[in-house]
Amino acid sequence: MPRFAANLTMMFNEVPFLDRFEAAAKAGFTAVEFLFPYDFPADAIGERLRGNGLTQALFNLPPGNWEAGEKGFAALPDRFGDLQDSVRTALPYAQATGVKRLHLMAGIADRRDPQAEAAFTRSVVWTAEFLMAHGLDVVIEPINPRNVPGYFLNDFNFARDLIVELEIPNLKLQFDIYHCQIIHGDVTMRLREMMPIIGHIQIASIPSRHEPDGEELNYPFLFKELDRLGYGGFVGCEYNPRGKTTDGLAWFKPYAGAKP
Ligand SMILES: O=C(O)C(=O)[C@@H](O)CO
Ligand SMILES: [Mg+2]
Repeated sequence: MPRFAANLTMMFNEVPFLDRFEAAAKAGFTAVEFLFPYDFPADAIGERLRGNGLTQALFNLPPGNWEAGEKGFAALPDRFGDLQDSVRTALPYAQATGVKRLHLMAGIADRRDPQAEAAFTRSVVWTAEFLMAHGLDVVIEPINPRNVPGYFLNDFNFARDLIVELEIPNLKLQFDIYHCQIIHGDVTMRLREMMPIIGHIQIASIPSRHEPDGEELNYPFLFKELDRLGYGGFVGCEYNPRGKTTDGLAWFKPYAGAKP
């Protein structure tokens, strides 16, 4: 049975961020993820996790000025220093939460630009090697160009080839099924092929990015497929609830309280 992580950036927005941990636990989640914890003290987040018996599945490294449109630095040749600073900023949050993987965002850059590609490779290698010493994995996530126009990492095959070529044991793929369906389709075959390098999975309905309970994909089939493939990681619920979060959790009822 997949182990679902509530995404606290998108779900349980009915209450302030630090109260979403309790709301997720009450709804039956045993794990959470979110985009960024950096507006809050690391210890406050650690306390909410422990107080509610939750595991932190994932969060992102600092992306730069999100409101101004920055989406990370990894592929930006002149931002390597910012990238290094962002990894050091995240470290105390990783230690306070006990998370085992961090998402390294690529940034807005042209994937056909050899300098951007070289910068991305350099950043991925540096980050993976730095975090390996702290027992952490790094995940990279292809994102569809409709949601984030101009995002460097917009192709699952490119991400797979880089991970396979670099052979760094703590470098893995963040397989967001929502993005995969929009970019390529053929989700099941890609899950089967890429399973050995997948470090985290995320879900949402397509095309509306709501609860995984209808529209373009048959999620109950995909959840069984993840079990069949022996996936032991987390499945992040990175969706915008259609209404009140708890009103949209009928899909989750069979899985509530799942332990690894
Ligand atoms: O947009 C997504 O999909 C994510 O997983 C985010 O972490 C990146 O914005
Ligand atoms: Mg995602």
